[in-house]
Amino acid sequence: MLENAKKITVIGGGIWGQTLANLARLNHLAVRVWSRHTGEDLGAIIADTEVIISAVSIKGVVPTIEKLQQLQLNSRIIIVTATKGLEPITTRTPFHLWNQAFPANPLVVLSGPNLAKEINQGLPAATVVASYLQKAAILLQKLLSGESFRVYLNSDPLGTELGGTLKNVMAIASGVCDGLQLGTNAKSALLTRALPEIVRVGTCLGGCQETFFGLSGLGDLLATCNSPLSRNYQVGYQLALGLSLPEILAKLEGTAEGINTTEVLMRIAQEKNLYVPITCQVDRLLRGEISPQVAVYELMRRDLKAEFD
Ligand SMILES: NC(=O)c1ccc[n+]([C@@H]2O[C@H](COP(=O)([O-])OP(=O)(O)OC[C@H]3O[C@@H](n4cnc5c(N)ncnc54)[C@H](OP(=O)(O)O)[C@@H]3O)[C@@H](O)[C@H]2O)c1
Ligand SMILES: O=P(O)(O)OC[C@H](O)CO
Repeated sequence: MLENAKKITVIGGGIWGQTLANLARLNHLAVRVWSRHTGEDLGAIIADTEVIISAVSIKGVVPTIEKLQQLQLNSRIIIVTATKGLEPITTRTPFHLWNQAFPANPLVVLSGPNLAKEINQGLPAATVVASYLQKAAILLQKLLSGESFRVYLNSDPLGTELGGTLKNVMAIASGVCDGLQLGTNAKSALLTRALPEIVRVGTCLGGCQETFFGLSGLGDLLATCNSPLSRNYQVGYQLALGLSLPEILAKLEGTAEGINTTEVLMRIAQEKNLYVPITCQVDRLLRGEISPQVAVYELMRRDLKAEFD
């Protein structure tokens, strides 16, 4: 057994929480999944746990933190955050929120090109665990790695987290691109221009530039923007087909974090004076202010500029 069979608690019984729990079980680890709906006593579950993996969507992060604060968490417990979103009130990332709430606990970010349905089929995938405490990241790497899941280390938790968060906005744009059947040239241009937009925001918010060219940045951008399995991509695709956002959300399986992220990111961009042209059009589209065709027109008709500036 690995690492003396560390006991792991996954908080969040959504598809990503279940997938991470299954990966740990493949390594014969003792894993419990806690969800709001099971009625189980979280305090009893975490009493002997050594690792907590939070796989809730962004709207669950603050409630989860508050619940754990009431339980007076042991400071030896490693906390892993796997959420890809921005908290709407504070505009902070989950890493910031967890760090602020539990400064004494080792904190690890897990993020990468990880479409849960593919991982559940046993298809090969890679991810990143990032922490300022290398020892904690190495432990997570050992606990989750397997023959179909390759885990890389990174020392930039913020950049790792922001790559996974910011690409969701681009996945909506990419779904629109495919839904409108704009072709391979348009898609390549969109994804290539999406990356510097992500880097611009991500570095301003504290991520290292290099991280955005790795698995949790470019890697996740490619996965999410090219897969109909992505909920964010599905939102964009169906908007392009003429469905309204409420119609899409009524049938969507799970959370499309990019919708909230777009709104929060626009506020951050305005406050920090960041140039985010793709995000801006996604935001107007999600608000119902413009059609998908106008969003494309607006992007194409901007002032001409140098490629790198
Ligand atoms: N699906 C993927 O392929 C994938 C891959 C990598 C990362 N992620 C990220 O992981 C996160 C979860 O994704 P998912 O696909 O598992 O989403 P999901 O299937 O929609 O599940 C949402 C999860 O969030 C929890 N939650 C929502 N509101 C909450 C609240 N107010 N209080 C407490 N918990 C709350 C739910 O808890 P309950 O179980 O208690 O209902 C559920 O576990 C997202 O940030 C997503 O971007 C997803
Ligand atoms: O289904 P999505 O759009 O939340 O994407 C899932 C993962 O973030 C892909 O890495």
